[in-house]
Amino acid sequence: MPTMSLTPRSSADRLRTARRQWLDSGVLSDDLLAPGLQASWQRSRQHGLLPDGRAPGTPHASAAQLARALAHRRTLVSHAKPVMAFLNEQIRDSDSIVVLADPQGMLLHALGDLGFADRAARVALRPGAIWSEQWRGTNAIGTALADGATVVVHGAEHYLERNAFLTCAAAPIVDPAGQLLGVLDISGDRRAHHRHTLGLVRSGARMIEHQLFESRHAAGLQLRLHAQVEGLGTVTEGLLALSEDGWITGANTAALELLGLPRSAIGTLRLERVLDLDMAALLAAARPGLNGAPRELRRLDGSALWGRLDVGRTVRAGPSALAAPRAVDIAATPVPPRRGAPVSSPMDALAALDRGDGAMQAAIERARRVLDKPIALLLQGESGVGKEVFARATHRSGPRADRPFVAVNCAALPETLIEAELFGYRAGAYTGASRDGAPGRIREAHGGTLFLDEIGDMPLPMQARLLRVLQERQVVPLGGGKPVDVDFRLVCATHRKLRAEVEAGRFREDLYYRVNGLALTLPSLRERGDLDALVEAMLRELEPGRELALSADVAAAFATYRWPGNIRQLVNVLRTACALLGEHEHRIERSHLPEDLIDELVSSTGTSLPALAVEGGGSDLRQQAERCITEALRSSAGNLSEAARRLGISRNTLYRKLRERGG
Ligand SMILES: Nc1ncnc2c1ncn2[C@@H]1O[C@H](COP(=O)(O)OP(=O)(O)OP(=O)(O)O)[C@@H](O)[C@H]1O
Repeated sequence: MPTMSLTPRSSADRLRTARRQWLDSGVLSDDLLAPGLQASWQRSRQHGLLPDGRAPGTPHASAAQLARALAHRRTLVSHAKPVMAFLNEQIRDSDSIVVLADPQGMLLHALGDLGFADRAARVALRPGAIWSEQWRGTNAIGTALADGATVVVHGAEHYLERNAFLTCAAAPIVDPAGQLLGVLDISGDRRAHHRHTLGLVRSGARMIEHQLFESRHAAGLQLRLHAQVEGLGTVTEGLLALSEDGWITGANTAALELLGLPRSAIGTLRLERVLDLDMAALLAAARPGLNGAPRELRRLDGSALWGRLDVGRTVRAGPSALAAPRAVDIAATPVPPRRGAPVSSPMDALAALDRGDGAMQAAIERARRVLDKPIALLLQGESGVGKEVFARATHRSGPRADRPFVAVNCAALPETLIEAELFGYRAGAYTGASRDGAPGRIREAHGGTLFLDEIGDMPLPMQARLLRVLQERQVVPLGGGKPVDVDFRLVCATHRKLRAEVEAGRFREDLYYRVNGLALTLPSLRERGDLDALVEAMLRELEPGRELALSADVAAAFATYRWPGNIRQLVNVLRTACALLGEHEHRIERSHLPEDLIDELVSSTGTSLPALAVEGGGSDLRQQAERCITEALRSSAGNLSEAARRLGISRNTLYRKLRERGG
């Protein structure tokens, strides 16, 4: 990843002159600032910021928004925290703090020198504040995000004068699939500037990327790379994730740098297009669960580097895996020209949702056709069928993949709040509004995708406002102000029949046509023909490397169950089952299922619990169920409602069970 030197030749004098010129005439002589800094100052001005002014309506996330961002980025945050603590040790007593921000520049976590943290808090260098260039002008976090590069911004290089007491270094953090996840930053008092800080922050970002990679790909095929053999297995190594038929499915920044590859190589290139090796021979020698031996590899230009292939437990055995290559062998096919993110690579997010069901395949195929077109997508389907997951996949597979994906649940907030949340508000626009105002989720989605979940629940007055935004592609914050241009791809979802909502007068017809560029109905789980493959994939994801499976009895019960909660319910059931499995158990039996599901399986299949227990493993389970019922009745002194509650089943079901056993 490139490092941007903003002002290699910057001196206090030159910066002062530049700032004067900038304030007086709004133009800059070329030799005053490094090109990167000049471009960033220009962007800052285009955002309407004045160097000597207070940023207008600088946003600060509400506690709920911060909590949501933390939940959304929990994997990043959990891997970043130990690294941040380590960095904090290195900069102890240096008037500095370590900060983690998300791709929108929202600070997620900060820790460091208490004295400095106080001053930093005064310029809002604290969790919830947003440090994108749009709101704070040139600053290490925002500029690293804008340029996708490691950046130092020192003193008066900051666009806003009130930030000139800071010196900051920031490095982007990228996930194994090449997605920008956030930024790691060290900010301190300008006088405490230390030239090693940039190296420190860059190493910290690499450590986090390494951890993220290991946690995601340990169960699969990983090729470790380093210029020196001793470097293999250290946090400085390059890492590639490979599919069993040789596609590069993941890479860390170090690997991309070692191989001279762009991020777009991930998911679109086979290893043999990068290294001079016989993938088949390499894999044939591999054994699941074993690390390979270091070996010298050659790039296509003949230069050497060291590599080691580690084979995770989920990889099928070597030769047999290779005997069945994927249907398309693209080794001899030229890499398709790429605009933005891959629209049709074999490993993209939409393709990953295809587990073999025809209706899903049709939905994926149709969505793919409009990925790069300004056509609003309307996702319909029962609750829990994966509409949000599908929406995210269209974003990740489309040309806006490296821009924000902003999700708003129209049913989750009261009308007044959702209006502010969506359209933003100016400072003091309404009682309880944050003093600084907020840009609103529509503006946050600028350049990316806006996902409006439960659009069918949007109150009518807001539907009118939304319609205006969609027609004019401009948003006016609550409390007035200048309209701001917005450009986003719209994806909406609803579990209601939107056409029927229109007919009932609860949804505007004109808005219906706007949001319904292409409507796709995702199948309910009971309609899907790929339940087995879905379960298999989910178990692999929940317990990587454990090779879990359903017993024949549970698989049969699952196949006939109605799954009212769809995939959401299935994920929860499997998660519970995994938690109840013993360390050495690999087969999910009825006894590993949550009680209420056993109960529902009984009612939905019309079989009694004892009968199911007999099918499910003999009389043990039946006796156990009988004992549970007796115990619940005893401990609740015969109160049936209380006993049913303790058993986690409905009162009616308990009545029925008692009748069945003649009780
Ligand atoms: N293909 C999938 N593989 C694994 N998990 C999935 C898949 N699709 C959905 N899920 C999981 O199922 C749950 C529900 O998914 P999601 O929120 O996308 O459904 P939804 O249709 O938007 O639901 P609602 O209408 O209630 O908002 C989530 O926990 C999600 O992670």
